Amino acid sequence: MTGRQVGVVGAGYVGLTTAACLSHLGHSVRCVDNDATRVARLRRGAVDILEPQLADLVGSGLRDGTVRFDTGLDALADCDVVVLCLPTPPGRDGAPDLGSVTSVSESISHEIPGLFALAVKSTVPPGSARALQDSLGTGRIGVVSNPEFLREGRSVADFLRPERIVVGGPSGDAVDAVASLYNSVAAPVFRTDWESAELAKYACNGFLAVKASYTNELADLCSAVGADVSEVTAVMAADPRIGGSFLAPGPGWGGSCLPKDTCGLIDTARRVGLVLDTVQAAVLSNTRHRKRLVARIAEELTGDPGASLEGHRIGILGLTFKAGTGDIRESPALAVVHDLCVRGAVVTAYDPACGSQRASAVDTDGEFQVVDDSAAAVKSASAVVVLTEWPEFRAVDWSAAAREVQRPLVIDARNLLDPAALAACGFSYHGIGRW
Ligand SMILES: NC(=O)C1=CN([C@@H]2O[C@H](COP(=O)(O)OP(=O)(O)OC[C@H]3O[C@@H](n4cnc5c(N)ncnc54)[C@H](O)[C@@H]3O)[C@@H](O)[C@H]2O)C=CC1
Ligand SMILES: O=C(O)[C@H]1O[C@H](OP(=O)(O)OP(=O)(O)OC[C@H]2O[C@@H](n3ccc(=O)[nH]c3=O)[C@H](O)[C@@H]2O)[C@H](O)[C@@H](O)[C@@H]1O
Repeated sequence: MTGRQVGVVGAGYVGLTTAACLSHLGHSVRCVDNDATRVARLRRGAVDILEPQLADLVGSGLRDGTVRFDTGLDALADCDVVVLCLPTPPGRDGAPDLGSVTSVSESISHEIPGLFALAVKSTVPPGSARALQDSLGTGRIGVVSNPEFLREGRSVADFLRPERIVVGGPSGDAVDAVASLYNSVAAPVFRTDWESAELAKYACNGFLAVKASYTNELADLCSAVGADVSEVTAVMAADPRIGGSFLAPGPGWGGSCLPKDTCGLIDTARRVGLVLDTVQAAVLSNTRHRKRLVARIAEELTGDPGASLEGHRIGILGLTFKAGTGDIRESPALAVVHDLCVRGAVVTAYDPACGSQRASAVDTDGEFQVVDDSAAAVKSASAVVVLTEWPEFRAVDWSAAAREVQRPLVIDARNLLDPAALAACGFSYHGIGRW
């Protein structure tokens, strides 16, 4: 396969993965980001995000000269395809802010004379690619919707071995050019119109949110009727129509995309006079579920779900929105910690990816303390709460922890730990949907 000259704009989770993987697939990649510090570090091969294999791919791309990092869009002058991996943060009314996508597209159209395909990998509402094409004119540049489905914590594996590739748009040549980037990837390619490609992305994240909310509601119901959620979900997962993923209860779903994209999906419907009841319910359910968890913690500590937590020290294990990533954006763990602090608890937290020497710095705004190991987090705690499913929490010396805590109480919002082992160490253990 002959590699293309590809530009990637944005060097975050999606952009850096895209740049590194496309160079690995044989393309010559110029990656541009307006964060000069990030670019300077990337030029030295320093990857600040926690993603398996990513630093290795960036390193080999730099050594082979197949990936280069710059701050200015002029670096993309020789590219015929540019992939936009820019942020689309939530704006007013739940609609994402497309400001950087539109302004960068406008600049690119002026600065790159040979460009003929502009791929939008950022998650955008249906109609965005069409609007972009209208603003660029129907001349040489074809806008292609190319949504990304990778998961954080396994971005490289997902990019190189995706379940599907989606390329949407009316321009045959531009769509062909974008599809050709993935010629050596074994995955079904869906060629669609713009709106279908854009909505397919929202539809997937919306469905996952609905499934996760349903699972969390079931977990609470299991507790109330004396069922075990892991037994219930095992039965569900045996049905291929349901599938086994997204059946693990937790403190609520979060991250930089599911919360943002469910709001974007709801807003998309609202603009055309429709109401997505299921997705709205999933969002509401997610907040309620988190509040129930906080109430549950208060009840275990005081006997009263609505009680103040003044005078209680709570040790938190896990701050990222899920294990395997350093990302704390929209983390349910942070929301739970905030609610506990608002009730007056003193919170000390440990996360393997967050802290002074780790991937992600948490701005606690003075509300709580982040420490560098689990022993420091649980010391003198009247409750230990597990909020992220990091496997290393299973390996905590729970016997030693039992001697350090003020009260041996563990609330495991991820059902990560072994209840019998915790009980053997003297802890009163409460999982989610199984006590
Ligand atoms: N994080 C994820 O797992 C996934 C994200 N997406 C979507 O991909 C898009 C990007 O998401 P992330 O990579 O997570 O964002 P991110 O925040 O990690 O990275 C965005 C990058 O763009 C850079 N940037 C911002 N404005 C710029 C500009 N005007 N010019 C050049 N660079 C600029 C930032 O400095 C940053 O490095 C979003 O639309 C998101 O919804 C899609 C699938 C997965
Ligand atoms: O658009 C995006 O950014 C991406 O969003 C999600 O990926 P990601 O945000 O990395 O996280 P997930 O693994 O989907 O988890 C999302 C949240 O759901 C929670 N979750 C997930 C699964 C589960 O069984 N239970 C559960 O509580 C996680 O803890 C996490 O808080 C999607 O899975 C990706 O396909 C998509 O590309």
